[in-house]
Amino acid sequence: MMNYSSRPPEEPAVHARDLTVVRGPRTVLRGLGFTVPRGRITGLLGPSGCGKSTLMRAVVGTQAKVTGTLDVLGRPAGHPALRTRVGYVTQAPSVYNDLTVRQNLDHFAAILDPGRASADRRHENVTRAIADVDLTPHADALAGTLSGGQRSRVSLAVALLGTPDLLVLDEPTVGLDPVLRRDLWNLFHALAAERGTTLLVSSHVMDEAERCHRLLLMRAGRILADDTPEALRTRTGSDTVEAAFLHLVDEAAAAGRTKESTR
Ligand SMILES: Nc1ncnc2c1ncn2[C@@H]1O[C@H](COP(=O)(O)OP(=O)(O)OP(=O)(O)O)[C@@H](O)[C@H]1O
Repeated sequence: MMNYSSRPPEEPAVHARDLTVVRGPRTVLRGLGFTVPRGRITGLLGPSGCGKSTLMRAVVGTQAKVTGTLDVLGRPAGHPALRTRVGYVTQAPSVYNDLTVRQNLDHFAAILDPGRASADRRHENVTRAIADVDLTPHADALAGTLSGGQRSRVSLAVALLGTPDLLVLDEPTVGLDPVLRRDLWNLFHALAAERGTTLLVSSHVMDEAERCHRLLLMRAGRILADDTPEALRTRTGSDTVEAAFLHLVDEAAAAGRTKESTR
């Protein structure tokens, strides 16, 4: 039997080859190949509808009709052993409005780590997760009375409860003011640097790309680029990742036209 724990540390957190996903009548992801390095922040960027959420759902194992290879932390995506090792925050905050922040966290902590014997550890984990997302002053407030941004941070705290090795965050900064956005990005960097957490973070705001160690740029179900922000800017002769993205889009469109005209 393969011993996953003895694998070299440089093995990527996520490895995809020829990854294809069909949703309804449409092929939403087409033959993608990419890796997500461990302990780094990888940004998944692209316009609305390009397939970011679908890719994330495939990585966490909740997406149907996935073909090709998709390995996560050395196991096939969705493997039961990954349940406590992968944290996932969707775009819709999943919190109970009629419970306080702490009660929400207590509830999920009891599912993750049940039993009386773990009560002290659960309490510590809940207190830490609330502090991680800067909600300590609101720990006893009903979730229903919080702002949208605060509620999404409760969801993030739930994902942090199990100290996951891989954190998959679907547009975590949507609707947040600039100060909260900066604070969240600081938290992401602290998680990567201090806990070695791998983060896969989607966004359609290109200035957030500059805050990532690596980028997967997507368009229409395909990966346009898999590189560092700096390498992308240099390769395309652009000042910003946004300009680099537009350059790559134009390049792909021109290549598509050439293919058509030589048929
Ligand atoms: N159940 C479904 N049946 C058919 N097509 C779907 C279904 N769900 C999503 N799609 C299509 O799949 C494509 C990718 O959707 P996805 O939600 O992954 O995009 P996204 O990049 O995350 O978009 P956004 O940034 O707006 O959240 C879209 O074009 C969408 O219309």
